[in-house]
Amino acid sequence: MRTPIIAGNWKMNNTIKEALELIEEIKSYELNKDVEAIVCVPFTCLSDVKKSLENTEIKLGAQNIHWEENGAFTGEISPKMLNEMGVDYVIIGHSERRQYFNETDETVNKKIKSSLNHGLKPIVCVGETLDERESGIENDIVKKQINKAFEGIEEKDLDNIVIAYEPIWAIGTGKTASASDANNMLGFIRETIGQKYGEKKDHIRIQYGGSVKPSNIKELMDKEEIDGALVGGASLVAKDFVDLINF
Ligand SMILES: O=C[C@H](O)COP(=O)(O)O
Repeated sequence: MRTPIIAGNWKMNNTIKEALELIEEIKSYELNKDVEAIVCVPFTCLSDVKKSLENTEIKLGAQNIHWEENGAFTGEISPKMLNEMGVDYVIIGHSERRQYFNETDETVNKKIKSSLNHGLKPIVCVGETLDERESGIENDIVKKQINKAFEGIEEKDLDNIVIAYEPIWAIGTGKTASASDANNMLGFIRETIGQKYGEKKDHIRIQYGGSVKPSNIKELMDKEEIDGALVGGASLVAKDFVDLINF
């Protein structure tokens, strides 16, 4: 039995003041304790949000990481620094990082290993572009991303890794993959994991991401392979985020 997992990715939104207001509003609602809820906030908000989440079950996430512990990497944040701030999860390889900041399958792999070595749980993002889907090569693309991401990752680490499948054409566009398309791709990802790790594939949690909203969460979560959602826009509205957690 895999625990459902709903993660909000705030992206580059919310000042500290706005972040604290949003968290306070989320905390004013009753949340389903059987669902793991995470807020992945900008680096600048981590410390304040951490304090505000005390005495709640909501976990804290970051949106990126560098793989080195320290050094001459201007503008970067290390796993040691995130660990010190009490961060639980870190998003790795989000398509926006791959598209705008030269994130590659190689750096994704390094970041996953480094996160795990520092007690941080990676949320590993994969997904194809619209062109790739229309060319019918989405499975090849996602398989390559998965295989590269998991190079050198040990079976014992699978329980601490989450995969998020986000078709790039569905992010922030209002277009969602149909629940059955998403389910099929997540099943394919699980099979790909199974080729390397055997039955352990049934342990890893896989989320769908891309225009997830209160109106479509139930249909997605009803699917066998979908263990949760990585949510952008709807996670910025307290009631919507709560409705997703309480699907
Ligand atoms: O990380 C979240 C995804 O990019 C989805 O964003 P969205 O829910 O705004 O489409």
